[in-house]
Amino acid sequence: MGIFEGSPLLTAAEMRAAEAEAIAGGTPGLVLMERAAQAVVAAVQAHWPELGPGSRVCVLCGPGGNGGDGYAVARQLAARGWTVELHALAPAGQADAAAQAALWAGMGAIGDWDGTTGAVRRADLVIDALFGLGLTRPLDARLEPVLDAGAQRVLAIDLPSGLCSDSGRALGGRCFDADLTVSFHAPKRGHVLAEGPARCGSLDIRDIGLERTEAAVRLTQPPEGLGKRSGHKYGYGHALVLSGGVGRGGAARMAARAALRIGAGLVTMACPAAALQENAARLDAVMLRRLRDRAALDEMLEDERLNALLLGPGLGVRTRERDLVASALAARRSTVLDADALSLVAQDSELRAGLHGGCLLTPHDGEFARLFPDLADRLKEEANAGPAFSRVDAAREAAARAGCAVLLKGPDTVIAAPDGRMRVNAGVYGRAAPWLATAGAGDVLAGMAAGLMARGWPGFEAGCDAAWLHVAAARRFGPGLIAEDLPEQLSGLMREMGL
Ligand SMILES: NC(=O)C1=CN([C@@H]2O[C@H](COP(=O)(O)OP(=O)(O)OC[C@H]3O[C@@H](n4cnc5c(N)ncnc54)[C@H](O)[C@@H]3O)[C@@H](O)[C@H]2O)[C@@H](O)CC1
Ligand SMILES: [K+]
Repeated sequence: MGIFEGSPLLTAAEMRAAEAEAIAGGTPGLVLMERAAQAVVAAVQAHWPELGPGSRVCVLCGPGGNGGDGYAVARQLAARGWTVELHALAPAGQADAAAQAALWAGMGAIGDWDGTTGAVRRADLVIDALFGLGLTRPLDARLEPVLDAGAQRVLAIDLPSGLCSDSGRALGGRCFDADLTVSFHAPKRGHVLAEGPARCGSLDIRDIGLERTEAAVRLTQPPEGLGKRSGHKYGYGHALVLSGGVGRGGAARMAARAALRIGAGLVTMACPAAALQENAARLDAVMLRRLRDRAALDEMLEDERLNALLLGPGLGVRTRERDLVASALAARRSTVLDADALSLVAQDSELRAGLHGGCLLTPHDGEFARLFPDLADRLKEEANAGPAFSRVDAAREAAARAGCAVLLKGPDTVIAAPDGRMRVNAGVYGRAAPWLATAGAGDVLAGMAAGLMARGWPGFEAGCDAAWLHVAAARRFGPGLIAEDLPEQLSGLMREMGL
C-alpha cells in the first residue's frame, strides 16, 4: 500500500485514538501488534525478495509498543527460517510488549545492549524497533555506535527511531536512516514533513484493520472542477498580474502564462511604461497594459471584472511597488502575494494590517522567516522534546495571524487557512519532484493559484490545487525541467485527468 492522495496525515495522538477505538471495539492491543508484525514481515518479503530463510536479521527492541512489534517480528521471521539476533535497549515495559517479549523468549535469546554494534554489522537486515510514536526525547548516547555501525539494510518499524512523529524532525539531531519504513493504517505527519522522507527511505503503509479516521491534516488530492463548460471568457474570471521594470518581466510573464493555462478567462499583465516594449514582444494571449503608479492601479481596479490579482514576482520593493500593494489590498479582491510583495508586507505594518480573507500568501522559507521571524526561529532551534514544533504548526499559526491563507513552500508544502484547515502537498516518495528546484518555479505556482482564484477558487483551495498541479506538472515533464515548461504541461495533465 502506498501513500494516498487525500490521505489523512496522523499525529501520534490521532493514531493512538484510532488504536484505542479498535481496542474498545473488541480487538485486543496484542492482536493489533501481531498484525503490525505480519505487515512488517510481508513488507520485508516484498521489498527484499533476495532475503529469506537463512538470512541474518538483527532486531533492536525498545521498551514500548515499538519494541513489542520488534519481538513479534523476530518470532515470525525465526519461524520462517531466518537467523535472528535480538538486542533490547531496555526490558519491555508496556504490557503488550512484555507479552511479545515473553513469547520471543520461548524461541531465542534477548541479547544485552553491549553486543549490538557487531550484530548490526553482521546482519543482512537490521530492524529498528526501538521507538515509534512514543519518542519524547533525543536518543541516548548508547545508540551512537549503532547509528554509525554501517548497517547493510535498515527497516524502521513505524518511524526511524529518533524521528518525531508529528514534525518529521530528528530529536537532538540524531536519528536512524532507514532504507524502508513500514508504518500502519495511515501516514504520520513526520513521514512527509521536514527530514522525514530522507530518514524514512521508502515508505510502506500497511493496513492493520483499523477504522478510517478523521485527521486535522490531510494530503492534497487531484483538483476537482477544473473542466470548462461552454460559456463566455468572462465566466472564468480576469486575472491581473503586476510586473516590474525593464529586464524584470520574466517572472511575471511566466506567472501570467500559468494563470491563463490553468483556465482563467483573461489575463492582463500591467507594467511600467519603459517595460512595455519588452513585454509586448513576449506576450500574445496575455494582454498588456501600462501601469504608472498607485493612482493608476486604483483606477484600473474600478473595473470589477479584474477579480484576481497577483503581485510579487519581479515586482520590485521600492515605494512605488509598496503603494501598488496597498492599492491591491484596498481593492479587496482575491489576491496572491508572492516574492517581493511578501518582502514589502514583512516590513510594513500598514500593509500587513491590510491583509484580508481573500489573500493567499505563498512564501518560501526565507520569505516566511521575514514575515514570521518567531515561528521560523522555532523551526530552526534544535528540537529536543516531542512532539516538536512543525511546519504544519508554523503555517497554521501564520494563517491565523495573517487572517488569510498561507502556503509555505517546500518539498513538504503546507497550506493553511485562517480557520484552521490544513493540507500538505508532499512532493516526496512516489510524488518526488526534485526538478522543481529551478529558478522561477515559485512564480509559476503563484500564477497557477491566481488563475484558479480568477476562476472562483478561494485562497486556501487555490493554494492546495495549485500546489498539487505544480508537482504533477513537474513530474509529467521530468528531467531537464525549467520553469517555462510548467504551464505548458497543464494542458496534457488536465486531459489525462479526464477533462
Ligand atoms: N497499541 C498497540 O498495541 C499497537 C502499537 N503499535 C506500536 O507501538 C508503538 C507505540 O508504542 P508506545 O506508545 O509504547 O511508544 P514507543 O514504543 O515508541 O516508546 C515508548 C517508550 O519509550 C520511552 N522513551 C521515549 N523516548 C525515549 C528515549 N529517547 N530514550 C529512552 N526511552 C524513551 C518511553 O518512556 C516509553 O517507555 C507504535 O509506534 C507502533 O510501533 C503497533 O503495534 C500497532 C498496535
Ligand atoms: K522504530
